[in-house]
This record gives sequence, C-alpha cells and structure tokens, in this order.
Amino acid sequence: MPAEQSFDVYRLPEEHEAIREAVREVCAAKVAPHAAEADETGEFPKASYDALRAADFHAPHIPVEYGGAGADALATAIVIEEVARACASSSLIPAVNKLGTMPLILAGSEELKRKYLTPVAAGDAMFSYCLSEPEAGSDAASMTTKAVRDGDHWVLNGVKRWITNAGVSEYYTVFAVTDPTARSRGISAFVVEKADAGVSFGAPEKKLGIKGSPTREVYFDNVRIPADRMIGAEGTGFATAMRTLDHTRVTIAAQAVGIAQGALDYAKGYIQERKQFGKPVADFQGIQFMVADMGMKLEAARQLTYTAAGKSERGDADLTYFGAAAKCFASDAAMEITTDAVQLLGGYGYTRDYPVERMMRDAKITQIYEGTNQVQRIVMARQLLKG
Ligand SMILES: CCCCCCCC(=O)SCCNC(=O)CCNC(=O)[C@H](O)C(C)(C)COP(=O)(O)OP(=O)(O)OC[C@H]1O[C@@H](n2cnc3c(N)ncnc32)[C@H](O)[C@@H]1OP(=O)(O)O
Repeated sequence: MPAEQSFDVYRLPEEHEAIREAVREVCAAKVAPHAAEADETGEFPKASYDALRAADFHAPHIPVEYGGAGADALATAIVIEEVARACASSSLIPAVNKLGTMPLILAGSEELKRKYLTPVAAGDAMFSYCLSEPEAGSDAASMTTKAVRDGDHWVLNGVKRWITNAGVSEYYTVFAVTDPTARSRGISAFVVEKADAGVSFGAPEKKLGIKGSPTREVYFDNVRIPADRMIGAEGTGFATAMRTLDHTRVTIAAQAVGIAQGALDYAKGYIQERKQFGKPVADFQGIQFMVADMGMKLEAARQLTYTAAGKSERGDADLTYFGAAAKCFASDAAMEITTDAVQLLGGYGYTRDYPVERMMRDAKITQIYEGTNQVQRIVMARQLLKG
C-alpha cells in the first residue's frame, strides 16, 4: 500500500468527524446552557430535547426507511458522547430512544416497526425500555410481570422499576413472563403505549445524578393490548433484551466518554488559570501527571468504545464481549477522571458553582445502569471462557 494511503488506516471517517462538529455546535449553543439548571431543578430538559429534535440528533439511529437519520452505531455513539459532554441528562434522550426501540429493530414485525419507529424518528414520541423490577435487577430473568393471553389480546400485570423517561415517553418495550415454567425462555417482549388503559407511573426517583432524566416506576394494571404488539415470537423476549443490551451498552460507554471529556476539558482550563505559589497550578508536575493520566484513560476508553460501536454496526459475533468491555472500562474511567477533575479544582470543585461535581455525580450511574460493572465482568468472563 502506498505510504500516503497508510495514514488513512484506523481513524474516524471524515463524515463521523463532521457529525461530531455538528453535534458539538448544537450542544454548545442549546444544551450546555441548560445543564446546571436541569441538575438543579430535576426537570426534564425540554429545551435540549427541542434542540436535538430540530437537528435530528434525538434518535439518530432510526433507519432512513422509517423516516430516521439512519446514523450507524459509531455515529450514534458520537452523538451521545457529544451530548453527554455538555449535559449527561440530555444524552439519555438519544440513548434511551435507542434502548427502547432496539428490540423492535432487532426482532419486530414490519408493521410494528413502521407504526412505532416513524413517530420516534419524527420527534413526536420517545421510547422507554422496561426490563428491571423491584426484585429483578441484575437477575433480569427472575422478573414477575406477567402477560396472559386472552383471545386476540394479552393482558399485562406487574411493576417495572428504574425506567428512564417514564411518563415522558409515549411508548414502552415491556418484557413479561408468558410461561412461568420456562424462566428466560418464558419471557416475551411487547410494545405498550402510555395511553393504554391501566398504565400509570410512580413518583420520580430522587437520584444522585442524571437528575434531569426522569426515572420512575411503571405500573401495569390489567393492561389489555392487541396480540400483534408482541415483539418477535413468544418466549424470545429475554434473548431480545440481552441482544439489545449488547448494542446499547456501547451507548453507555459513549456517554461515559462524553462526561469524562467534559470534566477533563473544564479541569484543563481551570488549572491553567488558577495561580498558587506564584504560578498556574498546571505548571506543577504533580498536577501534570494527573492530567496526563486522565487524558490517557479517556482515550483508551474512547478507542474501545468506537471499536465496540463498529462491532455493533456490523453485528459481529464478539459484540457481547466488546459491548460489556467498553461499558465497563469507559464507565470506570469516567468515574476516575471526573473524581480527579473535582480534585484538580480543589474546594471549588466540590461546590455547585463549578460543573465538575455534577459530572462526577452523573458519571456514577454509568457504572450501574444497563447492567452493573460486576454483571459486565460476568458477561465478559462467560464469553472468554466459553468452549
Ligand atoms: C436510577 C437510574 C436509572 C437506572 C436505569 C436502569 C436501566 C437499565 O439499566 S435496564 C437494564 C439493566 N439490567 C441488566 O443489564 C441486566 C443484567 N443482567 C444480565 O445481563 C443477565 O441477566 C446475565 C448476564 C446476568 C445473565 O443472566 P442469566 O439468567 O444467567 O441468563 P443466561 O443463562 O446467560 O441466558 C439465558 C438465555 O438468554 C440467552 N442470552 C443471554 N445473553 C444473550 C445475548 N447477549 N444475546 C443473545 N442471547 C443471550 C442465552 O443464550 C440463554 O438462552 P437459552 O436458554 O436459549 O440457552
């Protein structure tokens, strides 16, 4: 291969860099200014949603045939990363729209896809994902929400917990037991609408971070839905849930990378301004070593995330491993980097007058949701050790 061509190996395509620039511009103007307020008030950042929707970044992964932007998994990760760099709560908008719709994209009928993906692409509806329950978190297959067949309908009863955008989303992918004797093979997936009779929501959770992203319980009280709202075949719901997470754990990794980048960017500016002992604190080698470690961990996390995104886009056989590895590594890195950013700002970093304590609180959830990092290690080890 000619020498000049070899420089094109292993770097982002130009169109992906262009997407990053476009998202960054929208976020600087219309998302970042509301980040502190969303954190302070705990209110859904409607201004961010409107700005993302206007630029088609609210659900960029939806395929073109359903009216979406048709962004590939890497482009979607970059959108989420850049929104998270400005406001982690707002990054849950494109991330959860992908999480909620991925079961449909992977396993739904053409009719269901057309009916439900199109309004999400248009920005007229959002989609949430209902897997966890009060007693079924890491052990997702132990869920007890039931769906019982009644003629041409299914009737759902149960409670889902930790549901992002609950109450704001119009649509919900709900996993429910259709055969209690078959554990994971007795779980099926359904589309439920907020407007369906018997659907209601709990009080907003009082959280440490991502405060602008609503997290509530969802209650199903004799919710009667048409049988054609089942996603895929009966009994395939758990596998669909896991396949979905293989793809969307990459988006959590991207969110973690974005939060960490936001914290590093802020801390870099601060230490060059802040003077102690007669010079900027950035001139001290102890501080320089901290910044170097932060940058190094961040770039390693980003590279693993983008590699996993490529595998998500292609549907590679080792996506399960890479999705878990990227989510686990990037979220641990984000926690370390944001904590160090607070340290670099000293007492100021510990106050709400500066954004890094928010970023540190926001980073914490990335080690927990879409499977704790302990679950990610179970997933990775099983993949590494399988025959
Ligand atoms: C406060 C802030 C808000 C918080 C918001 C939180 C929102 C969320 O995070 S939603 C999701 C959170 N939950 C999770 O991530 C769940 C974590 N748990 C898991 O991932 C799984 O339960 C896990 C990995 C522990 C494995 O569970 P386990 O019960 O041992 O299942 P396992 O025996 O491996 O698999 C069962 C079946 O599923 C299939 N399966 C498992 N993984 C996959 C996969 N990746 N792809 C396809 N099929 C799969 C298996 O092949 C098996 O099928 P079969 O019975 O036909 O052989």
